[in-house]
Amino acid sequence: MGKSCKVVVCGFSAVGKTAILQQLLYANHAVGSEPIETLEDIYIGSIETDRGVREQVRFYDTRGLREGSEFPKHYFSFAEGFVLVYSIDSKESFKRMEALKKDIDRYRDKKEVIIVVLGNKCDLQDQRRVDYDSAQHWAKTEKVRLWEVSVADRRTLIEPFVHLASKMTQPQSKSTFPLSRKIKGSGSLDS
Ligand SMILES: Nc1nc2c(ncn2[C@@H]2O[C@H](COP(=O)(O)OP(=O)(O)OP(=O)(O)O)[C@@H](O)[C@H]2O)c(=O)[nH]1
Repeated sequence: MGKSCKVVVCGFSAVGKTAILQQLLYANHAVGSEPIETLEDIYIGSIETDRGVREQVRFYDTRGLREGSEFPKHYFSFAEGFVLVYSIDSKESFKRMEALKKDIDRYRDKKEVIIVVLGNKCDLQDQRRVDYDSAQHWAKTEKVRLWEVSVADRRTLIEPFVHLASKMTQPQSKSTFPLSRKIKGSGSLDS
């Protein structure tokens, strides 16, 4: 097992940040249960990546944003990854998520961070306020992956988190030299 990666889970209040983590890691969240306001909680997860290796991830479940509240800046400096959560039944939550993405770009200071976006509560189709295609279009222009998920269906949570863990722990190429550069008149480096 390699080093533990630090992932910050953030978004508007009551979009389901805690529920997502509890369902993903312990499969024990009952949808619709009494919401408890988070201050900050840390969850440790062990996730099998697409390379078949188990990696440890530390998830920082943050306090939900409210009207007029600001996301604490210190999270930007230590996070290696972000899970940005909105709820498909709330336009406001999508707007706050967009603003968070802008802040991450502003404060990450050229540091590479992996971002995944989750449109939660996709079981609430009849209350939908955020259009699926527009959200995916936004994600494409921002070069981030976006999934619609539901805590009521745990299977929907697996792919985004495997993607996140896989990307964050991707082995870096040891050489910074381009591998395929052709040098005129030279032979094989093997010989
Ligand atoms: N229908 C439905 N309800 C959900 C889903 N995910 C979470 N909920 C419910 O939404 C409410 C809020 O969930 P929380 O996990 O407390 O939300 P949060 O974003 O952590 O809240 P704060 O920490 O206060 O910002 C709870 O009643 C959850 O059961 C979902 O996918 N579908």
